[in-house]
This record gives sequence, C-alpha cells and structure tokens, in this order.
Amino acid sequence: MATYLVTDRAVPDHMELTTGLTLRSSPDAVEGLETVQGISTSNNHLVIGTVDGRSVTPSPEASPVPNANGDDKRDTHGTRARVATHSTTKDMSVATGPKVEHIHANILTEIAHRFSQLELRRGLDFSVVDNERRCTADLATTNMELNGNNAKGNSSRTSSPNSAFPASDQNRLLRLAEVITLNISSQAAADDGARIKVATAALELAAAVRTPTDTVMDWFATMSVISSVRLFLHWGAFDMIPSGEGESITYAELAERVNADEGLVVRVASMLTSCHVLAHHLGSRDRPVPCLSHTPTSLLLFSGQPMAAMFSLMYTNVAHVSTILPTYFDLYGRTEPLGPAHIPTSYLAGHPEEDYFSLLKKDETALRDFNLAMRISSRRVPVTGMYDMSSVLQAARDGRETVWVDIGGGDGHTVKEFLTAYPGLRSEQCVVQDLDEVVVAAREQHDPELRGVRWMKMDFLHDAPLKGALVYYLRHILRDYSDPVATTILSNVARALTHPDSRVLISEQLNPDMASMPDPLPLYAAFKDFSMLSIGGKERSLQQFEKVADAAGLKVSAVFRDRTTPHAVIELALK
Ligand SMILES: C[S@@+](CC[C@H](N)C(=O)[O-])C[C@H]1O[C@@H](n2cnc3c(N)ncnc32)[C@H](O)[C@@H]1O
Repeated sequence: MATYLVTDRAVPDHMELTTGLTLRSSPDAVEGLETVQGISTSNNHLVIGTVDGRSVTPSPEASPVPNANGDDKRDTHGTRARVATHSTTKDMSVATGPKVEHIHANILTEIAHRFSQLELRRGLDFSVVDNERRCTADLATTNMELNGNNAKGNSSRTSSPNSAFPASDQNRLLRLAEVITLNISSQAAADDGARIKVATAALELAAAVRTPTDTVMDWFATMSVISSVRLFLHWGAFDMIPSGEGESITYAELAERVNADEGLVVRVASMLTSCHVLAHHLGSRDRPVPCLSHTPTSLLLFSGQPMAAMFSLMYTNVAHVSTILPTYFDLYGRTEPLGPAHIPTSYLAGHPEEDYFSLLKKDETALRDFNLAMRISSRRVPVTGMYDMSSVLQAARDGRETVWVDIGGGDGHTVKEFLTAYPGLRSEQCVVQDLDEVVVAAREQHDPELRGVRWMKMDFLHDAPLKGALVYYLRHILRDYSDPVATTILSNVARALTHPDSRVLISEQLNPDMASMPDPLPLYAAFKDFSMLSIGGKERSLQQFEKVADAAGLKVSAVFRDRTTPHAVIELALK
C-alpha cells in the first residue's frame, strides 16, 4: 500500500512513492478533474498528469493572473485549473504533461477532496485532513482506476473508504448531520429549540468541512458586510427603500435619495445583496432596470428598530473597539479590565476615567439605542419560564407590599413580561430601580401595561435597593462588570435582604466551568462574553458566580436552567 501525502512541505524520502500511477476520473467527473489522469511523484514532489498531456498552465490570454490562494483559472482549452504563479515554500511542484508548474498545497487538497467525492474502487481511500492542509491517499494497489459511479448508499458510519474526511472526523460529522435531520423532521420542528439545534449543528458542520482558507476569507467578507451595513444605516438607506409588498427602488433612485453617487451605492449595495441582506433584481417586466428591495433581514434595520439599535451598540463595542484593543492592553497590561472606569469603551471614547453607563447617559442617542437594543436580548433570551414562581405568587396573594424589585430594570420590559405571564403578581407590588435618567425616561413613556409599577432611582454601585422585598432580580447586570465590581453590587443588594425569605435572582448566561468543559463554548455564548470584555464585563460559570456571591456574603441556593439556551436563573440567599 502506498500513501500519498499532499503537504506544504517536501514529500519525505522514506515515503513509499510510486510513479506511473494511473487515476482516471469518470467522463462526468467533478468539474476541474476531467483532465487529471495521473498522480505520481518525481524528485520527491507530487506530480499530476493530464489525460491528453495538455498543460494546465494558464496562458496569457486566459483569465487574470492567479495567485497563491488558488483562484479559479481557465487555460487556453477552457480547462478549469487552480494554479499559483509563483513558488513559495508552501507550494508544491506539479508536473502537468511535459511542463512543471507550482501548485499550492491547498489546491492539491481541493483536488484530492474532489477525487474523494467519486466512487473509488478496490479500497482506495482518499481522505482530507483539512485543518493541517494535508491530504492523504491510502491506496490498496499502486495501479488503481477511479470510476465515476456515484457513491450513493455508502453512508456507513464506521467504514467509508471513499470519504473525504478522516475516520476520526466522520463520526462527529455524521452526529451533527443526524442532529440536523432529526430536528428538521421531528414533531418538535415548530419549537424554537429545534430550530436553534439545527442552526448550531449546521454551523458546526460547515465549519468542520470548510478549508482553512475558506474560513479566513469569510472573516474578510464579514468585515465588509459590517462596514456596508454601517454605511447604509448612517445614510438612512434602509429607510429609503420602499417596504411594501413587491415594492423596490432602482439604484439610481436610491443614490439620489441618499445624496450619493450611483456607482458608490451600487458597490455598497452589492455587498448587501451578495449576502442576502437586500435583494437585487431586474425590476418589473415593463420596467427592467436593476432594482433593490427589502428582505426580512433588512426590514430589521429600519431606524427605530431594536436590531438597528443593537447593530450600533455592537458596532461600537466590538468592531470600533477592536481598533484600540491592542493599544489599550499595551497601556493597561494584558489582564481582564477591572472597571468600572478605564475600560476599552471609555478609552475609545477619549474619557478613560468614566464608566460605561455614565458615558452612555451623556449621549441621548446612544442611551436610546441601548435601551431599544435591550429588547433584542429579552426576545432572544428567555425572561420567564425558568424560575419556580410559586413562592413569589404566594407572597403576592398574601398581599406583600413589595414582592419584586427589578434592579437595573431599564424601561421595565422584563417586569412587563412577568406581569403578563403571572397575572397573580400585581404591578403595585413591583419596583423598577435604575439610574435617574433611565427612570425619568421610562416614566415618560406612560406604558399602560406598566401602570402601577413603582419607579425608583438608584445607583447599584453605591446604594442598597429598596429594603424588605421578596425578590431582588438582576437580569443582565453582573455580566457588565468585573468580579470586584460584581461583588460590590451584590454586597449592596445583600444590605437590602432584611427579611429571612428574601432572595436574589441573577438571570444571565451560565457558562460551563472551563475545567470540566469537554467542548468549546458555542460561538454565540463565546461572542457574548467577548463583547462584554470591551465594557469590562464577563459571562460567568456557576463556580464564578459562587465566588462573587461568596465575597458578597451570599450563597447560591438554587439554579434554574433554560431548556434550550445557556441562560439560567441563579438564586442567592444570605449565607
Ligand atoms: C444591560 S442593561 C439590562 C436591562 C434589563 N435588566 C434587561 O435585562 O434587559 C443594564 C441596566 O442597568 C442599568 N444601570 C447601569 N448602571 C447602573 C447603576 N450604576 N445603577 C443602577 N442601574 C444601572 C442600565 O441603565 C440598564 O438599564
């Protein structure tokens, strides 16, 4: 058995290498392979021959100069080949007919990958070890023919001799595929949990089968999407596109409305149509001109929409902050920011001595956007349904004056959810405490569903909340702060626990403990934690919550986890 190794290093001497190997693809082979006839070696380099000896070297009149990333090319015969023009240490020498060209190892990986998609006879196993940009082919014989039969039906879990993926990866990939299939077809498909499972598994599956180059290129594309969305938001362009059923706007009309050159609008909009944020089409039959129309995604980006506000918030706290993060950590040291002041966002704003919320309350637009954006998090993350409310409802029935104090409750949207879900809880028994400006703005909304709720100003960094309530509820509060600040906040809350049955409820993402975590954090959970870094906050594991609670004189008395998200309610009581 000979093993062929496609690598960005020279093929080692000790490997058993064979010349004259004939691999022939079927007439209807995957595009790009139809000319590949043989793989053999010469001078410790892998050699690919073509059926008719033609070169796959791109001619000058062929499409533009290819690069070492392996851009698609066509030769003079129209043969699709992926060729790099210059040799680097990462390139492989490849003979194509009589000529020798340098082909990047990634391209060979791609070729190997495509071969592997063909039905291979007599035990040929051509597998791709993607993350090391290496592919291996174990050949049962040295003169092996490929035929083009479809690999249908060969879905064996344990042995798939012609799989593109190493056996070690196959089980994981099949498991992910199974999660997708089961959740798509299950009765529970209407359940949001099933949808989340499908989306998460599909993302993981895609990540596992993509090439490293694809992955990195995607980052660049994402950066460009962010930049183009930001421009269109700033120009009010999403608002200018008519949103009625079947309505659209020409690029020229949009350019006029946003006071920009049409050419510029076309380029920015192309970014957005390419990733389906907006839709491009050729207008109506009677007016066939290039047009733009909304998609369900772009409708979220109208001004005043919570998602548009969340975009602005995330843009500042993640994308914009990234421009100063290296300098920030050079200056303050490579440690978690302690805050509340001297955090990356206050450094970015040119006021490092300020904390996040004092900066926010000085900027009316930013504050409004922030409060609006918080509605997204309550939609995506459950508010009710986790905590066992029986003792709360009993206290409400017993007529307790203050049952529920929402600390940092913003405009009261979470209290509203509890009041709606649990009619036994009366609005007069609920208090929302927040910064002065926030309370004033919330009161001014005169939300009829919050009539009766008591609004009180407080600064949780310094003050104790209203004393003697049953529940002190902190949703998405501690994660905005470092451990020392979170301890200060909890110590202030603990001062209000004058009644033996009083409880503190922390409603936040609950990360697994790193020490016993078999898998990496899901992307969404990791991103939420990372985005908190810029304001000096963090997402925590139970052990981390226990630590801050303990330092504040409290103990974890119960944990209520959400069924489908990493969110939980952690109940604390006096030690
Ligand atoms: C991330 S939001 C959470 C809002 C709400 N609890 C939710 O889950 O959607 C943080 C809230 O804490 C409030 N806040 C920030 N600093 C505060 C302070 N020092 N004292 C009281 N409230 C504060 C903010 O105004 C904001 O309403």
